[in-house]
Amino acid sequence: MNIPFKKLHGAGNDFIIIKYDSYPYEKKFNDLAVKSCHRRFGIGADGLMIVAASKEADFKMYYYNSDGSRANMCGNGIRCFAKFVYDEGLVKAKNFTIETLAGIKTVEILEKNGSVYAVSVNMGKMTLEPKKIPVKAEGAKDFINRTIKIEDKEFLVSTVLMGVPHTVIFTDELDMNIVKKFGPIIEKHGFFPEGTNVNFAKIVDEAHIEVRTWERGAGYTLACGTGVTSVCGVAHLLNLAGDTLLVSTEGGTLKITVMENQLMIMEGPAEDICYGVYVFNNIL
Ligand SMILES: N[C@@H](CCC[C@H](N)C(=O)O)C(=O)O
Repeated sequence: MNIPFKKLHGAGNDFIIIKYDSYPYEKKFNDLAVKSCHRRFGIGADGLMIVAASKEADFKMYYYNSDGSRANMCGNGIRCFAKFVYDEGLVKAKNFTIETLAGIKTVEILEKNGSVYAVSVNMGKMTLEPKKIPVKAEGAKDFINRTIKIEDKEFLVSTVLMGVPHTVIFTDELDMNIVKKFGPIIEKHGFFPEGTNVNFAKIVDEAHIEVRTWERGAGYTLACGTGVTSVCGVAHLLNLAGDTLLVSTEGGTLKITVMENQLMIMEGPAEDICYGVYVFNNIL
């Protein structure tokens, strides 16, 4: 089957985007994600998004990780999704809404000299309630500053829901050996019945944080939008950082603003990589 696609990235977090009409088989989207995201046998990407019609918003976004699991939300992905629908002429306005499994998000296209240079997204509020995240924390009102022991190492973790579950670990030094060794172990730790994304964060100063994320369902990625937003939310909550933050990831910089009402606004890049036709066969 021949499926037209575009590939975009947001700070190095890369995505394949297709229209629902090109492949209207919802039950098989996870299979399509596994195969098309494969970096040897497919196009290669961290995730797959499908653009569909919505009854409640201007568009509906389906998001799948490269391992085929569906996720409620993707911060870098939604910016790429917004640029895609705008560039394709599917929407004329620069402000519009996108339905996700984490609710309806409002996006704004930021354009200079006729081309999109960034997208701003109202990410909503972070949720601390253990049941909603979900995280096992009997009777507790949150899962902030808890200790997880793995082998001989202890991690001080805070877990929140920013559309998807995120665990934040502040550290003085970002060590990729630690990220890649303990990220996958914490992702599947018994505390988290649906798994968790894992963010290691170094506070540079109150306006600047560096983050490395191990993503649930995709492994280490060059940036994670919901992850960066969660890190800023937790840093703000613990009085470790201010309201306006620049966050460096390996793939680029995102700007996060924590509003007075605790809503979080994320601004960051969305860039085209290529477009073409994916020749989808079912052999991997
Ligand atoms: N890359 C994303 C998050 C994608 C979903 C995540 N891996 C999950 O399963 O929770 C982002 O930019 O937010």
